[in-house]
Amino acid sequence: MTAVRLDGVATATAIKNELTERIAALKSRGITPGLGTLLVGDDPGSLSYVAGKHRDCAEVGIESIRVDLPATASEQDVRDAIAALNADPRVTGYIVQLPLPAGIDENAMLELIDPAKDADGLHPTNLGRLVLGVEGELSSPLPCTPAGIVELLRRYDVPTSGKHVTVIGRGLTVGRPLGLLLTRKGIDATVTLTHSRTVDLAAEVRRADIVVAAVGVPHLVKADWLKPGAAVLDVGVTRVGMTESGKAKLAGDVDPAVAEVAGHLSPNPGGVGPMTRALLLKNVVDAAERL
Ligand SMILES: Nc1nc2c(c(=O)[nH]1)N[C@@H](CN(C=O)c1ccc(C(=O)N[C@@H](CCC(=O)O)C(=O)O)cc1)CN2
Repeated sequence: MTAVRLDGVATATAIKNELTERIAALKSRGITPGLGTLLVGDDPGSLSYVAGKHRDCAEVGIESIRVDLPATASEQDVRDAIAALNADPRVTGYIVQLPLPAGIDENAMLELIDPAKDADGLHPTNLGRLVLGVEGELSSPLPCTPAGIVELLRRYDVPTSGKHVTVIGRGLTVGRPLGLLLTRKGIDATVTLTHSRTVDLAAEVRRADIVVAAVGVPHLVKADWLKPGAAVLDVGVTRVGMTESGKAKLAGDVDPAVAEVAGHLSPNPGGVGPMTRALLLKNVVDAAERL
């Protein structure tokens, strides 16, 4: 078997095309959506992700406002930058790029974001609405990677209802909210959320119809762990060196041999990452439409 490729680049392009019409409609009402980003420090991955978010905004006609603080910034500097983004009328939605440098309390910073401007769906009010099951197209933003994963499955007609999903990793941006989203009415998956203390990870993966690997361990998920035909979403990424041309060499969480056993497989790069960025744009447009 050679798995069907879950093409995140093509799907993200389709979503961006859909958004341009909504952005034009907003502008005709005098509303220009604007995404703010707050980056603290110089982590190469975060620098590249933030740069990508600004490129995406330019592509679809969303204004973008970039705030960068040095790695030496204090927690008070970060609080001040968040307060300024909350007050900036050009910013209709914004994100605080994670992870923040050691010593800055991430949860405390996320709580300072105005929930109406939370483009990542990571403010406790918006995560709370996910727990409560508040639904509807414009209800509240969903975290971008979980929403991107569900959208990728939906657009490739991979069924979720009654299916068993094993999620590897319980992080804030992927695993934890994804478990909640997949068990929503209408998606209706049964979810096993695994983590570093899970006793027999291979066995948990083997019973899954859909596997989501979001742990940051290169090539952790092996072909012989899989139920033949399972859909596999490779989310985690590790920088494992440099190419001769000076570009970062990336490794996903899924062994390439999985393509011979899986029914569907998202490439990494080119799978869930571009979907994360596209769903961020959607959150920004949704927030501007709520104004
Ligand atoms: N505030 C947030 N911080 C972080 C989030 C998040 O959703 N909100 N998620 C990740 C990083 N992330 C978004 O910020 C992200 C990761 C990957 C990609 C992406 O497009 N990846 C490309 C490869 C890019 C490369 O060459 O490095 C791909 O998969 O094709 C976009 C965004 C942690 N922090």
